[in-house]
Amino acid sequence: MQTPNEPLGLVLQDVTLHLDGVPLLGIDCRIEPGTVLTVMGESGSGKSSLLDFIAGFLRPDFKASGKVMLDGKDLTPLPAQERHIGLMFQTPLLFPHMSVLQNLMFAIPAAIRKRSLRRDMAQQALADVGLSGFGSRDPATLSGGQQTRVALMRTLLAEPHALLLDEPFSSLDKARRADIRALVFDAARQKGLPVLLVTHDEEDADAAGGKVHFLDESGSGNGCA
Ligand SMILES: Nc1ncnc2c1ncn2[C@@H]1O[C@H](COP(=O)(O)OP(=O)(O)OP(=O)(O)O)[C@@H](O)[C@H]1O
Repeated sequence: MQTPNEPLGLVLQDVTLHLDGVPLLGIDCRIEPGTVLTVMGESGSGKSSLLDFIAGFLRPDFKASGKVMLDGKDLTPLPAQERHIGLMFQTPLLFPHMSVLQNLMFAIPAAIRKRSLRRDMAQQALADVGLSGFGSRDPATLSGGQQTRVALMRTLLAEPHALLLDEPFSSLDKARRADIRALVFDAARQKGLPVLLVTHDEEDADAAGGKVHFLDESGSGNGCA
């Protein structure tokens, strides 16, 4: 439950990660609703592991301390499925045994019961990313960039309360990349979602428009003040 004075958005409160007893990173940060925090840093500095921790599935060889709060609620003790966090990785991970449209419809919360409405929402999502007419296709028949677009829409259709994006635009060509990331950031703004974006791409960071947190070799960073 949120109490009146607790801040909205995603709060990483004194989060530290250790891998096999060695400190990996520390971060203390708040991402306000509708804004993006971009995390950049060297390969291996722990960016993806930080997202795993926030989402609730950090590997057991890591030790973590600190809290993840979302809109005033402490998520740290909750299992991943109760955190309502949308995740998007570099690899799209669509369900191979479902059509593209079924993949999208499956993500829509069960509270939306009417099948025709679910179908319309999924069709609209496809249209939004320039893939009208691809609904009946098997995901494996789509190009990598097309799969990415479907996976991004699937993440948004699930009505997450926060978004974690791990290099999600890297398989898209330059022009498409600009369009799709604008679509994602606009959706996050409209819905008031806090977004944590991991990227190596400075154009992504510029387009995100929020703070940038750089992790250095020691795992400490700056940008979250
Ligand atoms: N499956 C794994 N098993 C063991 N160690 C792992 C595994 N995945 C990552 N690590 C280690 O955890 C540390 C952090 O990795 P992580 O993937 O979080 O870094 P990253 O900053 O996201 O890197 P990149 O920018 O290359 O994706 C690294 O030392 C890495 O070797």
